[in-house]
Amino acid sequence: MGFHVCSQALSSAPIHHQFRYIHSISRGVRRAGVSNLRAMQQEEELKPPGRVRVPHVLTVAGSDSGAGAGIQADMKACAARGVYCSTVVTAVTAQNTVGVQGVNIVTEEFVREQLKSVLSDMRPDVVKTGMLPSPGIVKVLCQSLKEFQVGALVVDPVMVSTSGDVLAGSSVLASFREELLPLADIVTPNLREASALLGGAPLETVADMHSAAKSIHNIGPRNVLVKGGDLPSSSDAVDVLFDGKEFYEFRSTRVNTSNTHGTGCTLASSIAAELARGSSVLSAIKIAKHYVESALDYSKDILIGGGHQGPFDHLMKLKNSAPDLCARRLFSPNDLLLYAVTDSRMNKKWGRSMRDAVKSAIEGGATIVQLREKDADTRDFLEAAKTCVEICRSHGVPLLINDRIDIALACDADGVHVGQSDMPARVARTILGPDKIIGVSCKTPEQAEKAWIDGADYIGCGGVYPTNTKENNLTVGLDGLKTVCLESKLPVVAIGGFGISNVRPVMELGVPNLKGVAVVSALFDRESVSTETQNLLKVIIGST
Ligand SMILES: Nc1ncnc2c1ncn2[C@@H]1O[C@H](COP(=O)(O)OP(=O)(O)OP(=O)(O)O)[C@@H](O)[C@H]1O
Ligand SMILES: Cc1ncc(CO)c(N)n1
Ligand SMILES: [Mg+2]
Repeated sequence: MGFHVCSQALSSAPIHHQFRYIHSISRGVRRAGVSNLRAMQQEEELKPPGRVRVPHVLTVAGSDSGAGAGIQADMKACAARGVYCSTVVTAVTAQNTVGVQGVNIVTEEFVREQLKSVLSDMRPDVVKTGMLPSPGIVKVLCQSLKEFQVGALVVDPVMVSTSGDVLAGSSVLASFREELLPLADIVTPNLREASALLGGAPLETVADMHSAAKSIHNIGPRNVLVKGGDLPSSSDAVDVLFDGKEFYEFRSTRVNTSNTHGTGCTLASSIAAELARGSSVLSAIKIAKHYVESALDYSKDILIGGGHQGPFDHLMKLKNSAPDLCARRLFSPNDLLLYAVTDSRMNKKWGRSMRDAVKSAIEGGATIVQLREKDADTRDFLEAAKTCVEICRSHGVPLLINDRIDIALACDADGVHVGQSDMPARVARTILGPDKIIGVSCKTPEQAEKAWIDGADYIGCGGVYPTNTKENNLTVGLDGLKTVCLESKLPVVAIGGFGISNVRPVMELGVPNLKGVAVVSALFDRESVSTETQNLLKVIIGST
C-alpha cells in the first residue's frame, strides 16, 4: 500500500499512551468539559498496584445478525488489534449476505442507560459510532459524550448498507451535521455517505473525494476520511484524508473478492483501536487500512452465505479448520504411526535434497515428517522447508520442524519437535498458539508429565535401541519405553535405532499410548527411501 504526501508524520510518537494523544488529537468532546487529563491522572493514581490498564474502545452501533458488520465487526476488529471493546447497541438488524430483512431500533432511554453503564464505570479511551438510527439516539449520544469525556471520537456515519438498505434515514442527516460531526476527531464516510452529507451530488473520482473531504471538514470534524472502497473506476482502494490543512491519499491494492461486507465498520473500529493504543491519526489510518487489506486478502476465497456480499475473517483463523482450503487438519495421534525424521548429513551422503528425501518418504507411506537440520544456513533451510510444507500439505501429511520455532513459523509448518534443552514446550505453545503441533523428547515419566502440563501434543521416547544418529544419547531400552508409555498422558512415538529387523517387539509391547515409531537411518541412510519406508510400514501394520 502506498502512502503519499507526508510520510514523515508516520514516525511513531513516544509511548506515554493515553495522555499523549489526549493533548494532541482532539478538541470537540473534551472542549465541552473540564480537563480530562486531570481526571485520568487521578484515575492513574487510584489504580491498584500490579494491575494494568488496557486500551479500550466503546462502539455505539447496530447489531448485524450475519456478524460481518456492525457491533460484531467492531468487536472482532478490536480483538484482532489487541484492544478491549465494549458495546452500546442502538439497533438490532436481521441481516445476512443477501441484505437487511428487518431493523428493530433500541429506545432512546435504553441507549442512554447503556451509555451511562459503560462510560461511568469503564472509561473507554475512544468512542466509535456506527449505525445511529434516529435523531433522538444521536442526541442522547452527544449528551452522554459531553457528560463523560473520552479521549477521542471516531464517527462512521453509517446510512445505507452496500446492499442498498437504509440503516439511518435522511432525518438523521441533520443531527449528524449539526450535533455529532462537530464533536468528531475523525469521520469516515463512504462515497454515498459523503455525497448525502453534502446534499446529494455524486462522487465519481478521486478529485471528487478531495473536494468532498474539504467540504465535510467545514461541518466541524477535525479529520475527514472519504473511503473509496466503492469507487467504480479505481484499481486501487483509495481513501482520502483532509485534516484541515493537507490532503493525504491512502492506497492499497484492491482485493478481488466479494467478501467485503463490513469493511467500513472494520476500518473505523481499527482506527479507533489504534488511537486507543496511542497512535496519531495518520498512523492509525495507515495501520487500519493495512489490516483491512490483509484480512480481505486472507478471506478472499472463503464461503459464508449465498448472497452477493459475504463477511470476511477478522481474526484470520477460519481457514485453519477448513481442510478444503489449506489441506491442514487437526493433529491425530494416529499420525505418529510411521514418523520420518530427515537427517542433513545422510541427505548429503546420498546426494539428496531435503525435498527429495521428504517426497520419497511420503510416497513410501510416512504418516508424519520432521525436518531435522543441523548444518544448513537459516535462509537455505527456510527455502527448503517451504517446499517441503507444500509437498506434505498436498499429501495431507503433517510437517514438523526440529527445534527451530522461527523456521516453523516462517514456513507455516504444522508444528515443532523440541528436545529437553531446546525451547520449553510451554513457551513454544505461547509463541505458536493452540493450533500447531508440539512434540517433546522425553526419557522419563517426569518429563512426560511436564510435557503434558506444558501443552504438548505428543512425546517422543528414546533412544530405545542404541543409535549413531545422536552422540552420547542414553538408551532407555524397551523397559524404559514401556514405563514412560504407561505413565504418559500424551500419545508416544518411540525413537532410536529402529529398522525392519527390530521394530516388531516395540509394536508388540501392547501399551495403548504407543502410537508409532520414528525412524531416521533405516529410511534415509539407504539407497531407496520410498522402498525402505514401504517395507517398514508393512512390518509395522502387520504387528499392530
Ligand atoms: N476490495 C477491496 N480491497 C481492498 N480494500 C478495500 C476493498 N473494498 C473496500 N476496501 C477498503 O475498505 C475500507 C472501507 O471502504 P468502503 O468504501 O467499502 O466502506 P463502506 O462502504 O462504508 O463499507 P461497508 O461495506 O461496511 O458499508 C476502505 O479503506 C476501503 O479502501
Ligand atoms: C448493523 C450494521 N451496521 C453497519 C453496517 C454497514 O456495513 C451494516 N451493514 N449493519
Ligand atoms: Mg462498501
